Amino acid sequence: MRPPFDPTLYLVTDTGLCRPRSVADVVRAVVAAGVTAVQVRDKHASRRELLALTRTVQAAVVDHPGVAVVVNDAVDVAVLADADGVHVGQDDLPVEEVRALIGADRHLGLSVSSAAELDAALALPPGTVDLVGLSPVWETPVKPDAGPALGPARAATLATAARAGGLIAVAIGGITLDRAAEAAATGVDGICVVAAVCPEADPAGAARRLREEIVRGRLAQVAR
Ligand SMILES: Cc1ncc(COP(=O)(O)OP(=O)(O)O)c(N)n1
Ligand SMILES: Cc1nc(C(=O)O)sc1CCOP(=O)(O)O
Ligand SMILES: [Mg+2]
Repeated sequence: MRPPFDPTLYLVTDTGLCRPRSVADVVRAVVAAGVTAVQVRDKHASRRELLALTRTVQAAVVDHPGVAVVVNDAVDVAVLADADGVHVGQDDLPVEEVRALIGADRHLGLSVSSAAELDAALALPPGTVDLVGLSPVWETPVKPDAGPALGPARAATLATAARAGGLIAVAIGGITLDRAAEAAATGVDGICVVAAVCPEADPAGAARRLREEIVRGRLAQVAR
């Protein structure tokens, strides 16, 4: 049985942007302030370093059992750390093979940047993928190699189709505090952020303000 996954405010960590604080210190602060899921992402870490980093993040959320810890890219690290899940992109390991490696009890996320990629995800055997990251909604310096920006209107169309097909949909890419309500109003289940939280002087305050913007965006969507 897959444990429940709350994607409302999904933090993707960036070790460099958290400095001089540790990733774990930032995560500890924000899970007490409304971050509902954490993805450990460090494109510069060795597998050994990523495993150690993941364990520090797991320890940081130990008082928040509803907060899932997901590992970016590294399926081996996710399994070794007994993480709640893994997130892969279109150029990472194929999701059907990732599912076979992680078993039925872990969460699997996949990046989706077009209707064709979403259709392929929806055509997979049920239970292969749990979540799609609609990416990037806006351009972002954190991932300069991401494809062209979808924009909120296309993200909304993809979110509707993904959710109709039983997948969790999250928006990622360029979501600042100023854009959080607009991102939430696309109808996604949650928003993912890196730079809106990691480098902030008060990451907990940033998380609280993002949660307020998510509420505002969801209300605006309902009122339409
Ligand atoms: C939730 C979520 N969505 C998309 C991504 C991007 O994944 P990917 O395309 O594999 O790029 P990298 O993050 O590996 O650089 C993500 N990490 N999380
Ligand atoms: C990890 C990641 N993946 C993306 C994609 O488009 O696939 S954008 C991204 C980073 C998002 O950082 P920020 O919230 O600071 O814009
Ligand atoms: Mg990847």
